[in-house]
Amino acid sequence: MLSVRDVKVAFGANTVLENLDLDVYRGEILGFVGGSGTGKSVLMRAILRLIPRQKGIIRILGEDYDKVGEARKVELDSRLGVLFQQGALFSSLTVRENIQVPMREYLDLPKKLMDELAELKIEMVGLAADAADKYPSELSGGMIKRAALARALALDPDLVFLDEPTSGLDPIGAAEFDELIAQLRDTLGLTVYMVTHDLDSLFSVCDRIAVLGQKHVLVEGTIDDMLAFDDPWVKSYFKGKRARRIPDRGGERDAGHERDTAPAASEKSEAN
Ligand SMILES: Nc1ncnc2c1ncn2[C@@H]1O[C@H](COP(=O)(O)OP(=O)(O)OP(=O)(O)O)[C@@H](O)[C@H]1O
Repeated sequence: MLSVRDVKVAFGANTVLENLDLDVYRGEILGFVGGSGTGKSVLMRAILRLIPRQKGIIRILGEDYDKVGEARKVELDSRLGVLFQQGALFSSLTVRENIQVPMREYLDLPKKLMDELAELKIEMVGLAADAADKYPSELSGGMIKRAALARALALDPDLVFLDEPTSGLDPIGAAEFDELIAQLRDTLGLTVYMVTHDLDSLFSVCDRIAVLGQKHVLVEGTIDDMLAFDDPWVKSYFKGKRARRIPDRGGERDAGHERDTAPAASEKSEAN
């Protein structure tokens, strides 16, 4: 669904990304992580052509944007959904009108149909029907995220980009949002590219993870690949104290670590 090859993005003398490769496969939820300021948002914006890149090839849905005509670009754009950090809803529009923004931009539909579609999306993301006529200022943080997700899903995209979708949510709200993403992936066949700092999301819903560091993707793979990867940042992120509290994946494994004096076989090979 997405292939990034040898990408470089720089702002003047400040090179943020270089020699960066990344793949996202159909139907997966890819979690994209990295330290603060490493360039996660920059990459997402470069993929979406909101900022220019100096080098590299980006293929979305199998096509190289640099080689397709304007009409095809618009068509491809309409198959992408984006949820920016903080939701980025238009404050002067109701939830219904916000969801209809992409419909107005890309489709030419009668108002009644757009209303029905907006209502469907509102239901799909688990908002009450009366949220349709509310303004963003009348919504809680969790409701804003759901409304923004409904807008990202407005055109039934194949690939959705989520920039820190659970930031600012309490743990219960974040877990519910994760479940919703997984449910939508299963029912709609969505492919999800999710920038996140949320270890719970990474352990619970992401099929694969990519780690950004030193200007490129350091490692791409499953949680087990992350736990086995020999890099100080990756180790402290996935095996640190916070990761250990997460049950049933790295958590239990590492809880074992602390109790046992003899390392397990996998740990021995890591130490070697
Ligand atoms: N428009 C811009 N002009 C100049 N520099 C920029 C611009 N956008 C981002 N940067 C720089 O690129 C670097 C990466 O920023 P980015 O926002 O992608 O980090 P991030 O990994 O998303 O961080 P966080 O996890 O804290 O959100 C930073 O040094 C930032 O100052």
